[in-house]
Amino acid sequence: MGSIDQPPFPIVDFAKWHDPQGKDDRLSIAKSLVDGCRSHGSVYVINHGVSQELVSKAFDMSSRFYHLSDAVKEQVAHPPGMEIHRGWTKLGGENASNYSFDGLEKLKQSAAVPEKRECLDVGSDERPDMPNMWLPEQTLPGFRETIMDFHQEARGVVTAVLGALGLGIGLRDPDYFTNLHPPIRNHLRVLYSPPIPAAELESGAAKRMGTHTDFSPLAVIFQDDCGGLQMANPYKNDGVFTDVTPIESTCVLTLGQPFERWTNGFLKAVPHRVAIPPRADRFDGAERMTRGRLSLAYFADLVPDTVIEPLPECVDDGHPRLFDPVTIREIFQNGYKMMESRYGEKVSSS
Ligand SMILES: O=C(O)CCC(=O)C(=O)O
Ligand SMILES: [Fe+2]
Repeated sequence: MGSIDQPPFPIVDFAKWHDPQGKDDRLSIAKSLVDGCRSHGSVYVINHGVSQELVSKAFDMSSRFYHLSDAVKEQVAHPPGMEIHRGWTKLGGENASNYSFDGLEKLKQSAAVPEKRECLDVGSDERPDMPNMWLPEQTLPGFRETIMDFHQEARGVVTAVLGALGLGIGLRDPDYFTNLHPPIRNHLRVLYSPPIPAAELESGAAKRMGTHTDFSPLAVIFQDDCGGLQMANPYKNDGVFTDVTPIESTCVLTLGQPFERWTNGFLKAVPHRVAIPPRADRFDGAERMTRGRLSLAYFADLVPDTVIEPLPECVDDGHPRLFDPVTIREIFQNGYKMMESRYGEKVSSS
């Protein structure tokens, strides 16, 4: 675990966000959030409101799920295509790469490297149009309840962060982002990269998650203590990735493409990937296996027809409009199309 004293990204404390007397506190939280995103591309959030007990339980249950046989997990397999974005995607079944600092050829090459990870997509239980897929309760007692408890609790984190972003940017209606994101659209990805021969990752024959920026506006990522998540500072554009070292009791933000459009480039989508973890997690000796890694990535999403365009507060003579209006549906569809034409395989949702 990383140290809270020397974090690689700023840590923003949300403890006082919910204090009814805390108007000044809210403003200072919002400012630290926006300043941190602008200086480093992302921040950790502490006192985010999800109890550590629930986070641990969700990791424990997720680990049990992923240790079931593929034949069992097949019962909740993600249907082909993206119409129903729920269920389990097997090892190597999707590819998140959509970004490269070194041009299209490098992107194609890295996209051709299989992602050795599995995923379970879970949404709100109030979405009859997109029902969740669950194993019979007796197969994994308590799994559904724990994952849905986590889904429910994580709602508060994205709601608070969306509110703080609106306030920190100085929107006339600071609740604009919060009100635009219906919580029933929130989406949890339970991600697992199993142990793998270290040499496979070191040689580049396999990867965990390719470099990408998210299509969804915002995600909060809870990671176990393995490590490997890295981010590049989008304001520097130098291709340097920094380890997002796991720090206990925190989650970390990723701002996606819509935030760059809304804020006319004031905030930026952060390029990130899951790379080979630090040496300690690759193990020496004959086995040379890299430890498995679990993460819980929780996304705030929008109704597909939502139009995204630079907000008036972010456009003036010094900051001319950089983006045309586009719906979130188009952001996803154009992203998938671009990726599928390059790789011809199922791509990641985020
Ligand atoms: O597993 C992680 O830490 C990153 C997940 C992620 O970036 C995504 O699902 O878009
Ligand atoms: Fe992502």
